[in-house]
Amino acid sequence: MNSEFSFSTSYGKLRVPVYRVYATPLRDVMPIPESEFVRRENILFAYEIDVDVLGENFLPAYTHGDNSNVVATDSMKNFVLRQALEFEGSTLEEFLNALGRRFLFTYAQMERLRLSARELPFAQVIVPEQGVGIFVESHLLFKRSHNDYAVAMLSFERDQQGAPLLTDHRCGHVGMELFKVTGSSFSHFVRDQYTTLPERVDRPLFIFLDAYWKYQDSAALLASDHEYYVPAEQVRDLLQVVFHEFVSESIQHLVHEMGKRLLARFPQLAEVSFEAQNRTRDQIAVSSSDETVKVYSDPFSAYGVIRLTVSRQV
Ligand SMILES: O=c1[nH]c(=O)c2[nH]c(=O)[nH]c2[nH]1
Repeated sequence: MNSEFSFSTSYGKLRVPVYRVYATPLRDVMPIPESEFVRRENILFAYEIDVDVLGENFLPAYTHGDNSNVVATDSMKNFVLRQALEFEGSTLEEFLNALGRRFLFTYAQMERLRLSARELPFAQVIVPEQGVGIFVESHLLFKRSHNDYAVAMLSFERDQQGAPLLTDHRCGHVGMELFKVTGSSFSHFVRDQYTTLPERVDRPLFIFLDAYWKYQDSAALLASDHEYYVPAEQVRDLLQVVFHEFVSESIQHLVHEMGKRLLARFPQLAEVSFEAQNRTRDQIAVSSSDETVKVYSDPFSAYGVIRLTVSRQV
């Protein structure tokens, strides 16, 4: 090893696409008042997986060209795909947990591991049922949806006996783009020679929103009865309902309200966090006969960003 330098490295495979058909359905999740979501059929279980191996014992590959502790990233890709066939659970986090443990069992060369994933969302196509006028969701045909999607990250290391240990997790739902036409304000902010923004007691608020959450105990996240599992669909629906109902003074005010509602609804969560972008459009014209009728257009291309983490007091 070269003593002149210190090193920090990781390597792995990014964006391994996995399309597993007929995974075990997710059933028996607890309903919440803000959402219709109670089950996910998992007919098409589609995710993109990132594998990141961390540690020191593959440093000789960098320093001396010695690959003897290097698991080829091509093999990692094959491993992920094979495990997807074996997988018996029904959530993304259960899949990452099974995958992480199996990687560390299989490869003594891996000290630590971080697995991340993004949902590849597909929607069931609506088709007519036998008979007239009744439409149902197809159980065969799905269309790719370029909508918001679930994400997850699980980190593993080894305990003193070398057995895999889950050390960190983060769940999320990202890429929401929500436009509320009335019922939001932004006023009484600092005014000085740089201020051009008018005070608005009612503005059309368009936000891009990413939300993340952590459980108090990862056992609740991974329990096979899913009694305390928090589905990303319920989080998405709850955030939408808060935005619909709450007349905010700012995006800061809105994400705080969302955080409070999420922690109240899901006592099993320890922390929720948000990244919201302000994508509000500029008002161009107002109808002279009906002042609720307005036209907006794209604003200056820079946008505001508002971040918040809300943690439960311990
Ligand atoms: O909700 C908002 N928060 C801000 O901090 C801000 N700043 C701004 O120009 N518009 C807005 N809107």
